[in-house]
Amino acid sequence: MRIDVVSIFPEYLEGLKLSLIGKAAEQGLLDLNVHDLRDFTFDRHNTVDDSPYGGGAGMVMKAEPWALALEHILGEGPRGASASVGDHDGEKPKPILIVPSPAGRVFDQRVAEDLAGAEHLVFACGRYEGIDQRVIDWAGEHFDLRPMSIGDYVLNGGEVASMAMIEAVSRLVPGVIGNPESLTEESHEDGLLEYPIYTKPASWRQRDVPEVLLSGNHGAIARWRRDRRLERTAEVRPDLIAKLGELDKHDRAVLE
Ligand SMILES: Nc1ncccc1[N+](=O)[O-]
Repeated sequence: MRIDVVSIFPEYLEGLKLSLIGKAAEQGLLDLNVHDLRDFTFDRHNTVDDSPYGGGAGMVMKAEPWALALEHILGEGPRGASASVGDHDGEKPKPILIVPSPAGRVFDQRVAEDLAGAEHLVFACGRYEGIDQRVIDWAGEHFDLRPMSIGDYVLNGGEVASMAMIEAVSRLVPGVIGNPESLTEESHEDGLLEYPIYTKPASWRQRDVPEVLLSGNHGAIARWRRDRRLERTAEVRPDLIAKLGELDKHDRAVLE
């Protein structure tokens, strides 16, 4: 998977070079590229913003630098190809352009799973009051355009949201997480929150690990874990319980 990020604060994305995502990039599982939007400005001050038409507080990101940055990314295409802008005669899917925004569709684990199958993701990190709408309209002709929100609160820009989405998506790309087993029974992977987890010592400050986990009885352990997941989900996220399919008698009893 190729991932491009455009930002006026490229150093914000340095974190992607660490840990599992960084290793995956070194191994070639992920082709991560961060671009400084100011590299696509040519005036003395590398201007990326200007005041909003119609008045109002704050500044708006100018269209041209964004179009040049996105064309540069399209022109590079999948490593080596030199497809020209809009050169999509259907043989390859358009790159997905994710525009982090509180006005976007909600990003969740289902969306992450869907995006994990993509070949090329591009993240446009807006700042200020946002990006001139004409860029978004123009981009819709060359990309599979996805305005996306990571939550109903307001950040100062799209960088943190992009980091969150890149991490959530990349870890689902085969090979990025060493043991795919660790992707099962995670919160939101199957609609339930994860079960409580313990490690040595078996007794710590008069708090003991639940007996069943020391029993070696795998059936009882699996049952205990599912019960805890149901209880925790019902307590913290009752909205997710409502979305579960038909529950069996035991599960219903746990929730009563
Ligand atoms: N919530 C947000 N606030 C600002 C920019 C992006 C955002 N988001 O959720 O992607």
